[in-house]
Amino acid sequence: MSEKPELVPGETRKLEVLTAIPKNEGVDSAVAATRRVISALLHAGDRTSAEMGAVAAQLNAIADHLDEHNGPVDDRLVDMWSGEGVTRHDPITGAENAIAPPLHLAGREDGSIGGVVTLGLPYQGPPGHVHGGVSAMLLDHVLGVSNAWAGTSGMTARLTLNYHRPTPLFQELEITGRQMKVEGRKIWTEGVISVDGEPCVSAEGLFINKQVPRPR
Ligand SMILES: CCCCCCCCCCCCCC(=O)SCCNC(=O)CCNC(=O)[C@H](O)C(C)(C)COP(=O)(O)OP(=O)(O)OC[C@H]1O[C@@H](n2cnc3c(N)ncnc32)[C@H](O)[C@@H]1OP(=O)(O)O
Repeated sequence: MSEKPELVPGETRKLEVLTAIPKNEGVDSAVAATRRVISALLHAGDRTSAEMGAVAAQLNAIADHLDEHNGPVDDRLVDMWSGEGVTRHDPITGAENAIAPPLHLAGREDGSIGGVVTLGLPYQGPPGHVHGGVSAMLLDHVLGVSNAWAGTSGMTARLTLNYHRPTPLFQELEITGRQMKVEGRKIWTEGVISVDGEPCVSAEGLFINKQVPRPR
């Protein structure tokens, strides 16, 4: 993670992309295809006319092929953390992670960050709406990236969520975050998920300035 000096009052910073930009090739393109598969399977259920035995056989053949060609997971972990700056593997923004929606985030001149994302069936909780735990996951990450953008990062110690109204699937969600205060090792950060300018979920996080060492 690249550390940036803290903003001083009145200082502004240029807009900057804070998340991995997906490539239309390699593992990124396979991951994008996998996201389609995950959504299509949820869409299928028992109502589909597709032959699921054949689908399962094809998917298992793909998994076998990948397992045969992959190296040790310990090496992969080192590889994941060898770069500086944005991550490519996390479950929220990662271009290499099929679980990630993915959310793309940009740092803003005023010190906040934000991005938009539309969530489909894999993220459903209440009927037609986003699972509360998914909202918490998105906001925890956005608060974490807000801290990186502000220049002082840490581990989540406490995350407080307020669910104001159900968060809809299939509609564009705006997610924003901002570091509010740093005192010693304590960092306070806030974020919100909104639809059409109306807050659905807001979060307040306490982070402690401590890092887990990278694998080497
Ligand atoms: C540029 C863009 C780059 C982007 C890069 C990608 C970004 C990725 C973003 C990813 C984002 C995702 C992020 C993730 O997913 S982080 C993963 C989820 N979080 C964790 O796993 C954290 C687990 N917990 C710990 O490791 C420790 O407990 C921590 C590190 C939090 C503190 O243990 P440590 O031993 O270090 O601290 P301490 O005990 O001396 O306490 C220090 C002070 O803190 C106060 N305190 C502690 N806990 C709490 C609490 N719960 N409520 C209120 N207060 C609390 C405590 O009273 C004390 O205060 P005081 O007595 O001094 O006043």
